Amino acid sequence: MSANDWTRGIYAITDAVLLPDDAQLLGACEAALRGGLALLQYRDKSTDDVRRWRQARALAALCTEHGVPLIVNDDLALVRRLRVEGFNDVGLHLGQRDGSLREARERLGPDAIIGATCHARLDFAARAAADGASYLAFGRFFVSRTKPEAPPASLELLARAGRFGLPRVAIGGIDSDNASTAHAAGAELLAMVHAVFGGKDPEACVRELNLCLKRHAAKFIHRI
Ligand SMILES: Cc1ncc(COP(=O)(O)OP(=O)(O)O)c(N)n1
Ligand SMILES: Cc1ncsc1CCOP(=O)(O)O
Ligand SMILES: [Mg+2]
Repeated sequence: MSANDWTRGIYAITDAVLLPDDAQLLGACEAALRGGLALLQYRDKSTDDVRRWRQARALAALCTEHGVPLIVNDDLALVRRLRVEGFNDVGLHLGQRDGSLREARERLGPDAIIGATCHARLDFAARAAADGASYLAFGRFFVSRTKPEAPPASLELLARAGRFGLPRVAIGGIDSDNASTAHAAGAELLAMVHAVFGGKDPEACVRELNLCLKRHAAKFIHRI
């Protein structure tokens, strides 16, 4: 199991356009991990199964070294293959059209991290929670360069989603300017592609984001 607490902090998601080859992908992910990630997601929408397997396995090894769970987007079969190879900390993220969460939970067992996209919908969140989700992802909250067509959500949703008792992920246009706003609204995990992997220095970026969250938490404690 991972050494770190995966339920709060920065959740970086890879992008095949920003990180087009293995060296760039692994270099940027290693830097982001050094900066202090809670979770890393491998998101590659291509159909190149050979590349997906090679990259996912390399990322799983890297994440194991850092004690951070790797989450694979969309692909239950790939997660099962990695877990058979001994990468027991690899989990899955499923959207509304990516197959049955209940079935994924049955296949991966009770300990696997399985996340669910809920967009701006508490009814989706209720069903995902009942089907065994480990975290609930909402958004997009801001303008997203990676997925501008994702349905918008408003931040007040996050407080209402607290009723499910699961970690809430905010996604969509999150960066160092708005991270503390999303965190204050209730998101324990802040998921982002462009803010982490669109710049030159993912390590510094993740460090800065973690500092934002720390500063915000400290302010909150002072107010109590
Ligand atoms: C943490 C997180 N939240 C949401 C998504 C989006 O999932 P989905 O709606 O299935 O869209 P794609 O990412 O598959 O295009 C995510 N991947 N991760
Ligand atoms: C996968 C996904 N789902 C909703 S927004 C989004 C992309 C998030 O990327 P960015 O942090 O660059 O907006
Ligand atoms: Mg998906």
